[in-house]
Amino acid sequence: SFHTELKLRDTGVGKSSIVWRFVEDSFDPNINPTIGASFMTKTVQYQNELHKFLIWDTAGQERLLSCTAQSSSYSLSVLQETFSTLKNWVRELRQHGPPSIVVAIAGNKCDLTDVREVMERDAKDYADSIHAIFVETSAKNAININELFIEISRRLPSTDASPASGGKGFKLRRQPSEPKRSCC
Ligand SMILES: Nc1nc2c(ncn2[C@@H]2O[C@H](COP(=O)(O)OP(=O)(O)OP(=O)(O)O)[C@@H](O)[C@H]2O)c(=O)[nH]1
Repeated sequence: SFHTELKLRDTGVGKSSIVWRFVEDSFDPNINPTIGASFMTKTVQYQNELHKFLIWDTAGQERLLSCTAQSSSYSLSVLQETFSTLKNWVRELRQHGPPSIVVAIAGNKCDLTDVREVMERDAKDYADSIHAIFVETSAKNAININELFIEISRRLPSTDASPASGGKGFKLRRQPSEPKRSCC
């Protein structure tokens, strides 16, 4: 098994609710706005591997991206943004993030069908074009929340496929000998 670090960038469109639903299996319509960052963990079994997600639910700090890039070889970001700003964020992530980063886009609030702003086809086409996972979710109705994280697990390289780790898992943290940077 190995740890998988996710940082969820905030734009006030239901990210905390997704995390809450995933970690606690509950939905709170009066969830408080994220101030700073909250940290949660959840372990997911995918086939015969356990993936422990270390989830940082942040309040949209601009330094997040550089932190993601520095802190791990296989760190992930689940992004949830308005579709128009998502593209800029993904471009930056591809440029500065780890080369093998897994990107997942959650189109949340899919229960609110009558106020839909982005057509599923458009979002899916865009996600395919950047090789990202795309799922429409509803934190409220528990639609596709676990599936989102399972899909991320599925895309992670198998631990057996890592010659450097000897099959014992990936090292996600910098070695102590490397200089520390003040980040996050
Ligand atoms: N109908 C519906 N409402 C949702 C859904 N997900 C979140 N919400 C509501 O949307 C609002 C914002 O949700 P949050 O999870 O706090 O959003 P956030 O992006 O984490 O925002 P901050 O924590 O304030 O940064 C809350 O009132 C939620 O109850 C959903 O899938 N469906």
